[in-house]
Amino acid sequence: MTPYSPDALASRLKTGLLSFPVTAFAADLSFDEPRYREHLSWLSQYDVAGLFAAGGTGEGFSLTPAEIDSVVKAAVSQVDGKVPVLAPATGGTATAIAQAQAAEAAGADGVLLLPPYLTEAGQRGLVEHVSAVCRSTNLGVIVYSRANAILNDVSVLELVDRNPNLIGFKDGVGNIEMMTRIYAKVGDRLTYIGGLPTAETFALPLLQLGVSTYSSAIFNFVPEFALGFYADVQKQDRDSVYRKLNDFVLPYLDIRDRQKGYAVSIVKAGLTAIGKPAGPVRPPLQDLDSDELAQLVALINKID
Ligand SMILES: O=C([O-])C(=O)C[C@H](O)[C@@H](O)C(=O)[O-]
Repeated sequence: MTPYSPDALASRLKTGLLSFPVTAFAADLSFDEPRYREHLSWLSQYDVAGLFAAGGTGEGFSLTPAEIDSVVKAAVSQVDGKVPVLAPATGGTATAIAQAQAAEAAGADGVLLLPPYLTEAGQRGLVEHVSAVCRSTNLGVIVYSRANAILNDVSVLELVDRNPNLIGFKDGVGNIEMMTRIYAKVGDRLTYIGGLPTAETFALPLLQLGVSTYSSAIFNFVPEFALGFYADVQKQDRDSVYRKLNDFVLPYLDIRDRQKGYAVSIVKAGLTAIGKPAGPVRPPLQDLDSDELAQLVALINKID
């Protein structure tokens, strides 16, 4: 059982960078648990505020519920209480509830509620979906506003009133007016997490909007750079942030933007580049080609 009440988890997550590890796959695309654990063990020397297993970067959308359960259990056991572990809940309401309950049974400390797959939805339906998942678990829940599940300020206010264990809002949209409206209405009742692809890109401006931390996909393969960047953002050291954006993050986006889905594929490529491969991505994603990988290697070597 988690030692974190929803409130304690919310406070803890604000204290540092958030890790979203990739899920390692073998050549036949099965879950490679030993490699996954090895990666988590390597990352455990670096200080983060929370670890989100099988999130977007962890290709949670390509895993079966049984595989998600295995990944979450592996993370909980490998991390061994050093940082809170959050598990995903995805899909339709019944599936998301089953996953939230499985997360609690697996010893996770919180739930990241990702958008339902495929269908579009209105605000009333989204409020009922999020509320049903919150009611189904004692764990703290963070809702990921993105894709087909973008919440507006009125919905977020209703959600916090109805659901004491809704502790966080992860923004995957980057709409300045909407973030301002949400923070103006809800303030510090929620922990706000920047969750746009390659979240470093937006970290400094979003800090001004109440988004105090973010999910770092690049932490997977350049953890020291990612932590240094986070520290610069917290200090609001604009010179250093913009130097690092120019040196690494923006050229990285140039490679990432060559194909849809590369925001995840390039993270696995980054692990290959540093000699700690986590295997291929699963379809519907595709891996970087050899030229793109070579460019990524050269870019990483520049910051080493
Ligand atoms: O679920 C996820 O993996 C994400 O939310 C997004 C990434 O970690 C994103 O913030 C990034 O690419 O830095």
